[in-house]
Amino acid sequence: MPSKQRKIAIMGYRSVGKSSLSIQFVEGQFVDSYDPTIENTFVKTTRVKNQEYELELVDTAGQDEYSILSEPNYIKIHGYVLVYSITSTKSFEIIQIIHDKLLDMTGKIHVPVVLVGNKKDLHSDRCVSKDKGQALANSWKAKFFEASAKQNECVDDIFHTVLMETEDKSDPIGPKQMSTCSIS
Ligand SMILES: Nc1nc2c(ncn2[C@@H]2O[C@H](COP(=O)(O)OP(=O)(O)OP(=O)(O)O)[C@@H](O)[C@H]2O)c(=O)[nH]1
Repeated sequence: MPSKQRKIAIMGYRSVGKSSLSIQFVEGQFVDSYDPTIENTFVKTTRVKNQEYELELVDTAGQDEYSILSEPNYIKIHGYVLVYSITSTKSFEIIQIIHDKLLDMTGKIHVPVVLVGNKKDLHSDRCVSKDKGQALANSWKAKFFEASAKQNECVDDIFHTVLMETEDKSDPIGPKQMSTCSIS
């Protein structure tokens, strides 16, 4: 099968771990220092269920409630990874605003999305319950993961799942891949 080109954007509030998840997936390492992103693109070839993908991963600058999603940046994006931190209620509120803006911008009622609650390793700082994350994902009809970029928990599953979400449901790629990380 020829490889497929996919452009995925990773979005969310500042400092939730968008770059850390991207770097963990693409380079297999965790960088502990915090360096705010302007915008960065990673490229990786990856295989999901016998299908090879040329993935272009756009690591966006953190958004807040006032950010305007300018259409040219989001053109030809096949799917979105929307990230909040389980340690930040604000980031959970912002992710809902970002999702609404995406629907407005695309004019669609559903876009291929995976919702991620990152920093799962910071148990004692948790502010957003797993149930709340799951309920939000359900309301979007989206897959949900709690993940840790630091401990490399569920990171591959996030990106493999969003790639599969970009497939037409009738695509012969087959049923969705499930793993112990998959919550919905
Ligand atoms: N404990 C823990 N820390 C994390 C995790 N992911 C990211 N961090 C830390 O959180 C901080 C922010 O991470 P980034 O990956 O830069 O966050 P970002 O969302 O790309 O930030 P912006 O570019 O400002 O939007 C850094 O200090 C990371 O080391 C995680 O899973 N666990």
